[in-house]
Amino acid sequence: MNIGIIGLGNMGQMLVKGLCKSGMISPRDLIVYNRTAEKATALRQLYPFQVAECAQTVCQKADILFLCTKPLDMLPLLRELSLPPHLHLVSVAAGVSLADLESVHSGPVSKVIPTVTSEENRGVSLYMNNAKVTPSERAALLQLLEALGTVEEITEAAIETATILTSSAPGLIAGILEEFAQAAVRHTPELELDSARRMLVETMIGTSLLLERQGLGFDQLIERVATKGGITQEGLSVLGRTLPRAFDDLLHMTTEKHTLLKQLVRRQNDSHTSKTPTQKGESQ
Ligand SMILES: NC(=O)C1=CN([C@@H]2O[C@H](COP(=O)(O)OP(=O)(O)OC[C@H]3O[C@@H](n4cnc5c(N)ncnc54)[C@H](OP(=O)(O)O)[C@@H]3O)[C@@H](O)[C@H]2O)C=CC1
Ligand SMILES: O=C(O)[C@@H]1CCC=N1
Repeated sequence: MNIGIIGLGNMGQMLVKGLCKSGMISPRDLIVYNRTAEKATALRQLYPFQVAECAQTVCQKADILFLCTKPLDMLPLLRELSLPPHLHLVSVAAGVSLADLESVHSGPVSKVIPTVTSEENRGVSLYMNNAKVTPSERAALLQLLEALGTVEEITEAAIETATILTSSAPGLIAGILEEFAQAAVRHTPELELDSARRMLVETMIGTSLLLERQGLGFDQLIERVATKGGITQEGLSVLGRTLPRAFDDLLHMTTEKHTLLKQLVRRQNDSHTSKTPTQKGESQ
């Protein structure tokens, strides 16, 4: 199977590395195109995939196409391309719905929200398919996503919040840890910032291993650490007072951003369909 990738930024590169590292595919199964050719040339030194001379070549040669451009680059690019009707189109863009994708491709369409952690073959990929995706196309997509980590089928109604928990979360967790480290050195200037960061990284990895290998729930882990009447309990009660508001705000603001992005994508679609054929020709 030829796996096409258009766009070799964070997500396109993650797909190349995650899929190749998993051993599920050979780099030669990948056909890749990026607007800036140097990115593909550099990554090809490590993973000798096929490099296409243009996006259209990827569409012609691929059985499944992962489109990894930014949300607002996606529909304009798709409209420039001639997609073979059988091509399984997979978008990774936040804010681009199955309906948006169906407006440019009459064949099988899936939406996947991957995560940067899949570069290490861990993390959650969210996905949904349209009605044109056959059982064998679904199975082929799942096999690829399972090579990248855990897979969750999701609805349009849940995908935005789930995106924050799976796909934004690596960045958010890094942001939380940075704030934690900065607060530690504000509080105790004798502690060096890099040392505080190292302590937190190692502690986060150890915490993840306890949760995973021992199957501990968050509440069980808390019980093991927070001695009754002890120090951690004080910290937890501060979190209980301050974090619900912070996370409510975070989810509110990220939902607003999703809504704005969806409006902009829809507006791109509306302005395209309202143009006369002559105007369309002029704008190309
Ligand atoms: N980053 C993340 O963790 C996640 C991102 N996503 C989604 O993934 C998508 C990509 O994000 P990310 O990888 O971070 O973005 P990047 O900006 O890192 O990558 C986008 C890539 O698309 C390329 N590109 C743009 N236009 C074209 C074109 N016409 N033809 C070929 N290549 C093109 C760019 O090329 P050039 O090198 O020339 O700039 C760039 O390499 C977004 O839609 C985002 O919503 C989803 C989940 C997680
Ligand atoms: O921040 C973003 O827009 C992308 C989508 C989810 C994770 N990164």
